Amino acid sequence: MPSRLSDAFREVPVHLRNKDHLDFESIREVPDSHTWQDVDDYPSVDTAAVGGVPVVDLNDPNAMKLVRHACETWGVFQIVNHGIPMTLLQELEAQGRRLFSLPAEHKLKAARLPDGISGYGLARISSFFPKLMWSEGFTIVGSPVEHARQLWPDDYTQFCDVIEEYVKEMKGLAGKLMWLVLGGLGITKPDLKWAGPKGDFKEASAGLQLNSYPACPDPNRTMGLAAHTDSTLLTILYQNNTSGLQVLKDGSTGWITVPPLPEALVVNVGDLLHILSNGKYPSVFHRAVVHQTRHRLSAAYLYGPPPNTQVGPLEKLVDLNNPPLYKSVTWNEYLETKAKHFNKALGTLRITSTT
Ligand SMILES: C=C1C[C@]23C[C@@]1(O)CC[C@H]2[C@@]12CCC[C@@](C)(C(=O)O1)[C@H]2[C@@H]3C(=O)O
Ligand SMILES: O=C(O)CCC(=O)C(=O)O
Ligand SMILES: [Fe+2]
Repeated sequence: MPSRLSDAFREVPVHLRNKDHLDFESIREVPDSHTWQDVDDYPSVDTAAVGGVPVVDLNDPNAMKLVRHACETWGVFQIVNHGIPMTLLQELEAQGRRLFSLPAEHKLKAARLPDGISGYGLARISSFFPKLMWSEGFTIVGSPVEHARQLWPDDYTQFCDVIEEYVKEMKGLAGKLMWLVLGGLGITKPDLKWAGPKGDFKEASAGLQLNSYPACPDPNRTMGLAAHTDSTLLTILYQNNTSGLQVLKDGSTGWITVPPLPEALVVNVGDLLHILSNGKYPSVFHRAVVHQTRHRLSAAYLYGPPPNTQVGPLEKLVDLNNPPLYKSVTWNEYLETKAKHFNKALGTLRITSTT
């Protein structure tokens, strides 16, 4: 019988006593609650046939062109020479391991509240699926201190220091990436007021999602994180050396693995960039599958516009021949739409042509 957390809930507030939190460490077989029928909804694609997800060297003088091409055709690419120190990536991974290896009942002390954003919990998209996913997550929006204190009352600063440094570095990188991505569309600093007077996206909003995918006795019958697009402008993903991230390329027939490359980061186009680009850049469908013997960790830096900023198709990209395809929306409004309609959220903002 798979072991569940029943005894551990004694210390946990009533609203957090969720029997769906599996103790992945001790489980030896996939329970029915986590058994998926349709993992192979599309076949896996041999990357040799499609060329694989593009890798862009940010020091390449042609980086902008390469990024544009990657955004138009894939909605995802990997970057190298991004300037994020390897030591910081390793420290982030170490803190992720430290967090997820805590006993299950201990992690639940920092559980995300039912109407909260930050904290430990199941994938929030779980409610859209009949079966649960083989993963745990920890979401950080704003300061990590409160939740870190719940996890490590006497030693929460090392976690917070690493997160703070990582988020600072990611913010700088995301700003640079935004100009590469927008530059490819012919957009310059005066075209985007909300990038701020210096064009440094100082007021941008962001979150960090740490994901843990424990080794799974039957990886072909369960799902790490089900297929979705991110609601962001951009997502910058660090994955450890275990593969699992897969993407659907527009027009391709199946799941394509994004191989972990040492020192590379993955960049996804999110739904808000799809809207901003008036549909020129697709937001990429992606999912995470799990491994039989290896524990996979990832960290998604979720980057969006400043609070209350309306994001709609950029004026420069709209004319009589190119009417706006989407209504404008703030990130918060879009997150609410996403929480209701999930993968149909973009469609609800689509402007239908009357001609
Ligand atoms: C800012 C956010 C984007 C996100 C919802 C959230 O409030 C925090 C977690 C993010 C995440 C990470 C995993 C996939 C995803 C779809 C989810 O369920 O939670 C994204 C959300 C998103 O991009 O819509
Ligand atoms: O773990 C991964 O590779 C994907 C994570 C992801 O898609 C997310 O956090 O939004
Ligand atoms: Fe994602």
